[in-house]
Order: sequence, then C-alpha cells, then structure tokens
Amino acid sequence: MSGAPVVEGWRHVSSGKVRELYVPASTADVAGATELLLVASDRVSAYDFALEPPIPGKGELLTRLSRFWFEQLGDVPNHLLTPSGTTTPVPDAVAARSMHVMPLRMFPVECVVRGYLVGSGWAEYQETGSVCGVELPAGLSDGDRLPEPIYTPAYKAPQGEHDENISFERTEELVGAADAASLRDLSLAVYSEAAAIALQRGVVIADTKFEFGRDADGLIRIADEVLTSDSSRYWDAVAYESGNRTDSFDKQIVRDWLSAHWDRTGTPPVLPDEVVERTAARYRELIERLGA
Ligand SMILES: N#Cc1c(N)ncnc1-c1cnn(Cc2cccc(F)c2)c1
Repeated sequence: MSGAPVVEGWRHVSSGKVRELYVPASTADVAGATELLLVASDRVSAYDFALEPPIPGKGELLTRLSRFWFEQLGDVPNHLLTPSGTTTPVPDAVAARSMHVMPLRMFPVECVVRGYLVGSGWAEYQETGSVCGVELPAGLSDGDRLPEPIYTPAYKAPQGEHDENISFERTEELVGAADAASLRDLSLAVYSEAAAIALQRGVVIADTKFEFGRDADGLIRIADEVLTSDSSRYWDAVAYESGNRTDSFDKQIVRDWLSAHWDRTGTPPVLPDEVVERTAARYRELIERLGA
C-alpha cells in the first residue's frame, strides 16, 4: 500500500484498512519469518473508506487495548512474542503502536461472536429469523441483548473484499471438525470473559471478531488485534440501558458527522478538527474506563 510507513529494519508486506504488517528486512516474506510486526496507524475507517485526517493517538490507544486484553485473557495462548523471542529491534517511532508477534499459520475464518443483535446480524435476523444459521427467538429488536452469545463465523475474504458470513458446518469443511469446534469454543469463551470484565467497568462489548492461527508446535493461538474498538462494537452501558442501543463508543461522532455532511457518493469529506478532537477524546475515555 502506498503510504505504508518505512520502519527501519523491517520490510512492509501487507496492509489492512488501518494497519500494516512487516517482516524483518532480512526475510523475504511471512513464510520465512520468525517474527512479525503489526503496526497500527492513526487512520480511522468508516463505510469502507479510510477517512482523513488521521485521529492523533488512535494507533497507540488501540494497541494498548489489544495488549490489555491479551493480559486479561492470559489463560488463552496468544501470538505476542516475549523480548527473548525477538531478534529484530522495533524502532521507538512505532513501538507504542505496534505488536511484535510470532508468525502463525492463520485460519481463513473470521471468528465473530455476537452478544447483541446489531449490524449485519440484525439485518439477517429481520430476513430469516436467524444469523449464520443460528436460529434466534422471534420478536427481538435492533440492539437487543441475545439470550446467549452466538458464534457467527465469516470466511476471511482477500484484502479489500467483504468477508462472507458462513455457517459453522462450512467452517468444518474449511478447517476440519476438530479445529472448527476449537475456534468456536475459544471465541465464545474469550468473548464471554471479556464482555463480563468490560460490563463491570460500564462498557458493553456488543460483538467482536477474533482471528486464530497455529504455531510451529501446532498450538492454536489467538492472533491479530483483540477486542479493539476496530474489531469490536463498544457501547456505553449507561447509554445502552437508557435506550441508546447502537451508538458506537468511539465511531459514532464520526458516523453522525458524516451522515449530516456526506451523501455517500464519491469520497467522504475531510473531518473537521472538532470531530477529530472529540473522537480522540472518546478513544482515551474508553482506555480509561477499562483501565487499559
Ligand atoms: N496477527 C497476525 C499474524 C500472525 N501472527 N502470523 C501470520 N500472519 C498474521 C496475519 C496476516 N494477516 N494479518 C492481518 C493483517 C493484515 C494487514 C495488516 C495487519 F496489521 C494485519 C495477520
């Protein structure tokens, strides 16, 4: 991706919407690497667009969120490398917004867990009364808390394409029955543990997306970013209980401004300073609320 920052000692190999993936400059690609670097930018995306300008501090704050959750969920093997497992230094310029991780053989499954009925899940429920083949009770409303969290996987689409919701049975075809069950069980357990911790701190995690991979010893580890407000829907619990059932903790300011200033044709307008500043404050507030 043009514009990926040059990171001394590292070679850029892949771009996400708002993050970059690097291997040590001495290796050719991910397959030959013994360590990777995930660098989070300050870019914010909405409606599949990377918006301008970046939100100062976002990359560092979301990296802190992932680190916080990796620590809270210490009982789940993850892909973070300890300093003894690394050989390539991480430049100070990106250290606070990057994660030094071990290369895994990634499963091609986006492991989505939904605790609340919202977004594409609500849309599918309105059509079919179910989400990804999971039947739900009749009469649910947008934003309702589900009787219990549901696992609604998606097939990991190539960069720039939309992931495709698939059934659990399809994940069994993709990765085998045993691993499909492990991904499901791990995802549901991690979501439930994190959602309970967040709710104690006044924050609802409505849904989230995990990625997993296998390490060289065959152990399944949780990977990528974990429970960030880019991979999850975070709501304010008090606002939710008072009827505001779908406002994103961090992105709603941007969404509301775009709704009032952009007709969804062409590229979105540049965000005004006031929206940038209020959004940056919301990211900081989320970190403070969680104690991350
Ligand atoms: N995490 C992780 C990971 C790992 N531990 N081992 C092997 N591959 C990956 C891996 C491959 N793609 N992505 C997503 C991605 C794309 C672009 C930029 C990003 F920051 C992130 C993650």
